[in-house]
Amino acid sequence: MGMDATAPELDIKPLWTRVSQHLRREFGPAAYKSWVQPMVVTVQADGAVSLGLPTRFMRDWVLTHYADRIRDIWLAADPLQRPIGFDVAAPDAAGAAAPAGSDAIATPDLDAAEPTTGAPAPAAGAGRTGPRLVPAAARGEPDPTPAREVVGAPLDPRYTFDTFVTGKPNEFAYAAAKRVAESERVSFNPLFLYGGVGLGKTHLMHAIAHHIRTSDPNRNVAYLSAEKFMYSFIRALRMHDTISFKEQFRSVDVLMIDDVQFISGKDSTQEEFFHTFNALVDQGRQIVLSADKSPNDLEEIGNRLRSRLAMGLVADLHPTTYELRLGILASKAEQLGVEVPPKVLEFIAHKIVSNGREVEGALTRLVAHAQLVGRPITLDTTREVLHDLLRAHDRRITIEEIQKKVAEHYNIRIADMSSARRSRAVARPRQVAMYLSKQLTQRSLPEIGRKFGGRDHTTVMHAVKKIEELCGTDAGFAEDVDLLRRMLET
Ligand SMILES: Nc1ncnc2c1ncn2[C@@H]1O[C@H](COP(=O)(O)OP(=O)(O)OP(=O)(O)O)[C@@H](O)[C@H]1O
Repeated sequence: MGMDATAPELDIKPLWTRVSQHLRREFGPAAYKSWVQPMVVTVQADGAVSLGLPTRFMRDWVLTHYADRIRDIWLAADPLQRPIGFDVAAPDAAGAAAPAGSDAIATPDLDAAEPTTGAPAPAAGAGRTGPRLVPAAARGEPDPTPAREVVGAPLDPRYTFDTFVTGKPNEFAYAAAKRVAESERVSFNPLFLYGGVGLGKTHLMHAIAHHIRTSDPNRNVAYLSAEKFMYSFIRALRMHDTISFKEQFRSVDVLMIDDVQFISGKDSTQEEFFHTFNALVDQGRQIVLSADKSPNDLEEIGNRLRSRLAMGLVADLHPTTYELRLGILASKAEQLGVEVPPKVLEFIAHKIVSNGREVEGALTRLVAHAQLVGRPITLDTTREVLHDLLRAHDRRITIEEIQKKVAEHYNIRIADMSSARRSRAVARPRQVAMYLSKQLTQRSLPEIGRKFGGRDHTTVMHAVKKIEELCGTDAGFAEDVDLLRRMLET
């Protein structure tokens, strides 16, 4: 996704416009509007470029989620290769974040000129493994919906109690979720569901919401991701409309927030969440939350909020067992309406030992392959179609091994896999290592990010996309990556 090869542009304004267009295409209109458009660009005396954001919170968010990509795109476009930094610039009287007295350039409002056809915003949970059948919005991820409509976030129709397979690892969480969904009175407040990636938290949350909406359509159920809650809150702050933001959340009967770990460390959102939470509890409304960790293990959550989160019922989803995986596979095969030989289901459940999402991804791939090539599903075709997944499980390649091999191959220091250095000579091999980690291990994007110096999952996602793109356009590069993969797999 390189920049167009037009005449070099030295003037910062048209250059920034081009970069902005690229960013909007890549991040999608919602993320562009929330995070890029508020930026004001200034060139410093030493030639460096500063991107100013109106608040520290926004600057920090952009730094962790978008800075790497913005830098890459900027450097690909700027013939002078000026370094860019991210700063806080107090808003001026016109509402733009321009430092007084400088030649500040505002970021264009591309929505005024272009229809909103951009790709969806990179978001929590994006980059899940396996074919993605659920639209982003259905998972409560950020989309261009205005804050006021958050309360009606759509649910995935497949995620009901009926389709949730229970077993030892999840029977407690399931029973608690059912109790909350079926009681007319508030049961445990909040119900806090937690567990590792792909173990069915979102599925259970949607099931609760479906059940309540069907059994009592008068009850107002708000289901959204914590990231979306945050987006809406920041947007309301920007629009000076926090009152209706508060009203909207405080008028719900059941508030359900998925992936609350996203709120940790975001002080102002945490504070707002805490107030909303208290107001709802005081009014006797039900709250259901999910996270990847227990309240006690959520880092950077204030003590007040932590104890509030833990005061209801905390139920965890444990890693899957063979029996549970087999049950999930059988249920998904039935939903897909395909006959899969029991031997094949057993084989997958035995070989793919991670989570519900992984086994589902494997099955979907298998079924899609069988339908496309018109061949029956057998053990042999399964081995063939899933060879990469199976190999990753057999060999258990570690991220450390990948980092070492890639660093050797490109002749850089292993330490640079985790360092903050951003020069291309280091950044590209790091992206290759992230890409191979995604391909060859069962690690989630956040887990991979952590192994690369605590980077965010969106950085890993961008790396994966970038390397896929480069492999598609540059045969030499693709060969290189393939060689590395083969070296690691043998
Ligand atoms: N017990 C189960 N029964 C049926 N399907 C399941 C079960 N556990 C997981 N799945 C399926 O696995 C996939 C991933 O589950 P889900 O999105 O709910 O995981 P999650 O815990 O929310 O993960 P994340 O932390 O990544 O958001 C979904 O398609 C879901 O239907």
